[in-house]
This record gives sequence, C-alpha cells and structure tokens, in this order.
Amino acid sequence: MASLECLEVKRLNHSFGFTQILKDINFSIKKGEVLSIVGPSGGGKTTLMHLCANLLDVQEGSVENTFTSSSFAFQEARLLPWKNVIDNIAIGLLAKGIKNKVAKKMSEEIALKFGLEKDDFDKFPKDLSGGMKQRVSFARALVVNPSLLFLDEPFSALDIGLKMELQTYLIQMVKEKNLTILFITHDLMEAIRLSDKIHLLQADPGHIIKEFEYDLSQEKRDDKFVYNETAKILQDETIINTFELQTIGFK
Ligand SMILES: Nc1ncnc2c1ncn2[C@@H]1O[C@H](COP(=O)(O)OP(=O)(O)OP(=O)(O)O)[C@@H](O)[C@H]1O
Repeated sequence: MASLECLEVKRLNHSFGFTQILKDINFSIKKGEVLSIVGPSGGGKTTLMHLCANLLDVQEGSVENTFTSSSFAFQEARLLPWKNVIDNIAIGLLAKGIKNKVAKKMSEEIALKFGLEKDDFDKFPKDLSGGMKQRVSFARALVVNPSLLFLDEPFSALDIGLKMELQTYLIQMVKEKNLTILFITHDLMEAIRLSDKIHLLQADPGHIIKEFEYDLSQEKRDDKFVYNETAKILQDETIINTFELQTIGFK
C-alpha cells in the first residue's frame, strides 16, 4: 500500500514587513523522496523551509504535513553549549519520552557511527571542531529515526571528505529507511548528488521557476554523473539567469 505521508505546499506567499519574500509556492514531497530547493542567496530558501517545518507561521496559502515525525539539521550545528556530545544527541529521544539510559545508549551508538570517538562523548560544544559539531548535529537529527528530515545547507562549512561521508550516510538512509528529505542548498552539485527533484527558486520575490528530475537512484550516481549533470544544468538558460552567471563569465 502506498504511504499516505506527504508534505504539500499550496499557494504559499510570505512577506516580512512590506517586502514580499515568497510568491505562489506550490510543491509536494512524498515518502522516500529527496527534494532540493536551490537558488541564490537571499532568495527565500530558509524562509520556505521554516514555513514547511512549522518554525514560522504561514501567512497565506497552506502547508500540510502528514509525516509522522521530522527533525532538522542546519548550517550551524546549533548545539546546546551546556550539554555534552551525548546529551546533545539524546535531546530528541528524551523529548519523545525514551528512558534516559536507553537514550544514552542509542546516542552513543549513533555517535560512533558518525565518526565521533568515545573520548569525545563528554566534551562540550566549545571543545569541538566545526566538523565534529556537525557530526553531532546530524546524529541528533537522525537518532530519532525521522520520517522527514529538513536540511538547511548542512554541508556548506564542511571539508570535502566529511561532506561526502555524511551525504553517503544520508543516501543509505533514504534507501534503507525510506527517509524523506527537504534539502535547501545553493550548491548545484550537492543537489544533483542527492535529489530526486530539484526546484529552482528565483528571487525577488522567491518563486519556483523551473523543476529538474533525476531518475537514477542516488547510490548509483558516481562523480562522473554528478559532474556531467552539473555541467549540463550550468548551461540551462534559467539557471544562468537565476544565479546571474553571465556577469561572471560562465556563458
Ligand atoms: N525574520 C526576518 N525578518 C525580516 N526579514 C527577513 C527575516 N528572515 C529573512 N528575512 C529576509 O528575507 C529574505 C530571504 O531570506 P532567506 O534567509 O529566506 O534567504 P535564503 O535564500 O535562505 O538565503 P541564504 O542562501 O543566503 O541563506 C532576505 O532578504 C532576508 O533578509
């Protein structure tokens, strides 16, 4: 039986003060899909994600979310400074009513899976590198086994090795657990590596101007596929205009 879990965005408009940020946004995400919203800086991607994730009140239009659970990872790890690595990871589990001892054990297991070491478990965020913080942030988001994961530029501050490692892990989760992802990025290569669908958000006000679809399953996408598809998309007239690539000599 097909899953009924779905996120549906209809005729969404959003303004801050007198400035319209989003205009007539429509899309839906089904269970197991990875949808990326790409677009230039300031175009309204984060605002759109916050509306979808119920972190911001909808002013006009609707967001219907029937996923059973969701979690987030952001560009900055947003860890609680007064909690150590394991306690930061365990937050969502404890909020779900899971017993302290079990939550701790689950957090330790996922911490190891995400490349943290036993020596790191008692460390506080101030004593972690940026990459370690992001590992903790991913572990915290995934330990609750979410049905829908919201990702807002979570890789942008990471080195290429860690980026690939975390992306490979996500792809594995999509395949094994049918994880659904709404992914915000301005990195086309990243979007092509991970997404079933890419929606291009043009700014002023932010609206979806074009959609791209990729059928090849993510675990089969090698570097050649990603480079070729990125080269192709960079020649797309709408992409060139949206990212204003002609002014920097890409044409
Ligand atoms: N709380 C707020 N109050 C007023 N203006 C805001 C608020 N949040 C965002 N904005 C404005 O809305 C516009 C879109 O911002 P948003 O962060 O959604 O864009 P973005 O596409 O995610 O950008 P980036 O890729 O740089 O993170 C920007 O002009 C920003 O200054």
